[in-house]
Amino acid sequence: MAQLTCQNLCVGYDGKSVLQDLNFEVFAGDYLCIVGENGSGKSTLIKTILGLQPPISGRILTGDGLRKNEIGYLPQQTVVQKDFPASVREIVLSGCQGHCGSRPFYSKEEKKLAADAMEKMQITPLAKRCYRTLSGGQQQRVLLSRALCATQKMLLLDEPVSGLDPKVTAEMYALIQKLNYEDGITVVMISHDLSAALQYASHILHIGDRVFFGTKAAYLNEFPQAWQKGGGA
Ligand SMILES: Nc1ncnc2c1ncn2[C@@H]1O[C@H](COP(=O)(O)OP(=O)(O)OP(=O)(O)O)[C@@H](O)[C@H]1O
Repeated sequence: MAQLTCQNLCVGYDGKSVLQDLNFEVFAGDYLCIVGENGSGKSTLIKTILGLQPPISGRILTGDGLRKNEIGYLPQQTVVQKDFPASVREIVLSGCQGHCGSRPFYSKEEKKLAADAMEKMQITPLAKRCYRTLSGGQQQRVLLSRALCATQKMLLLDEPVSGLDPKVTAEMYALIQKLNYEDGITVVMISHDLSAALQYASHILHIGDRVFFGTKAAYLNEFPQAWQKGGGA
């Protein structure tokens, strides 16, 4: 059974659709990359899956033990977020808010969850630092730790490497791959980087004038030119 199923899904704003008739399934352990032109609706799709906005029509189902509040989300960074005046630890802990409800403090278990997530992302020494004083790569690790507090099952990542230099980008991809391989966390990632998508993903959802969903091999079969575009061998 799939963890996430989108059936005849149509997403958009104020009743006007941006993307129509999407059908795809994500299974435990998959690494799905969502690729497509600027403005094609990738972020809108992710926000709709997370329930941050309603679908225009169609259905989004979760299964295989995944509940909607167990999806970790790393949003696209905004200038405001970059300047957020809080400590690393506070930001990571805020990822636990999905399970602490209206309780105004964090439990021992939640503090442990945050400590483990920081350890995994190798940012434990930064715990007391102010978020806005960190480099772009360090900030992304903090946000990934925060997303990890919300889930052990599925991460939705909206362009997690945007604005990072090549070395830091490679490190970020390696961390995400490790979460997928070693911890079995399902990854759904929006990416502008087709070459990385083709390197790491198990499945591709290509949105735009033509929609494609399938395995990476099927994608390369259908769009053989993608390999060249992506810089592959
Ligand atoms: N809050 C909003 N209200 C109305 N229209 C919006 C809103 N946010 C985005 N749009 C429009 O929806 C369309 C899809 O935007 P979206 O951000 O989902 O695309 P994207 O594929 O993620 O783009 P990018 O690759 O540039 O991040 C665009 O035409 C955009 O102008």
